[in-house]
Amino acid sequence: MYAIEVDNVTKIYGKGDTAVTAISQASFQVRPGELVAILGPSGSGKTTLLTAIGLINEPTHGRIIVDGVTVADDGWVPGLDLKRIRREKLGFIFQAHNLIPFLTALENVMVALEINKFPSGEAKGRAEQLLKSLNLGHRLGSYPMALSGGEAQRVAIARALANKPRVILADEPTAALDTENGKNVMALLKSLAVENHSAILVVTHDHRMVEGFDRIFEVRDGSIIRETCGAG
Ligand SMILES: Nc1ncnc2c1ncn2[C@@H]1O[C@H](COP(=O)(O)OP(=O)(O)OP(=O)(O)O)[C@@H](O)[C@H]1O
Repeated sequence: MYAIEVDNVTKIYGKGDTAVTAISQASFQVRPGELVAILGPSGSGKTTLLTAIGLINEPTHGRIIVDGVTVADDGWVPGLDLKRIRREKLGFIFQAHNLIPFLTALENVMVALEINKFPSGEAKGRAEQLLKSLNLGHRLGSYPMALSGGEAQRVAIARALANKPRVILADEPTAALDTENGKNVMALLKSLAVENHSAILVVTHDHRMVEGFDRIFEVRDGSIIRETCGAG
């Protein structure tokens, strides 16, 4: 079974004269354990595609299946609890890591677990273990302001992973990082895909990072124009 199936998906913003086709008949699949890039210039539709798969941005046409659940079929499938599916199956990593500034690294990860009704006695241990596995054991009590860009991004990754999502969606996760930290984050994503058997879809226009991916989809003007295999 695929982790993500995108079948003939189109997204049109607005109506009539002002309508913008952001995605045009895109189709692809991602298997569990694969690390896949969506590469393209600004305005090509990458974020629109990612947020449609992330159940945040309703596609106009076509089908999206996430971990076996058909979530969109010419619009959201009626009767689904999208928030719950998002919480249970998806993890998000963004360029602006969106850590909560008045919570420590540990608390930022615990919040994600508690939202998912993880018993609070166990949330702390799990959050600690995750942060330690990302080499942040010495930063548990640090506030986001005191973290380097690479450290903050790893806290954000720990938070996205907290619930062991089947699918991880990342929007420009390396753009704000220097080359070395960017490479570390890519290596981390790669090992997560393999070890957790998660499907990881990364939007990027960072050509420095493409060699780490299993496959790369190039997007122009809302269409996938090419698929290549990376060296990942
Ligand atoms: N809410 C919206 N309303 C109308 N048009 C939109 C909206 N969001 C995006 N668009 C348009 O859809 C197209 C694709 O935008 P999108 O943000 O998906 O591209 P992108 O490849 O992610 O760009 P970037 O790399 O700059 O983030 C662009 O023409 C954009 O102007």
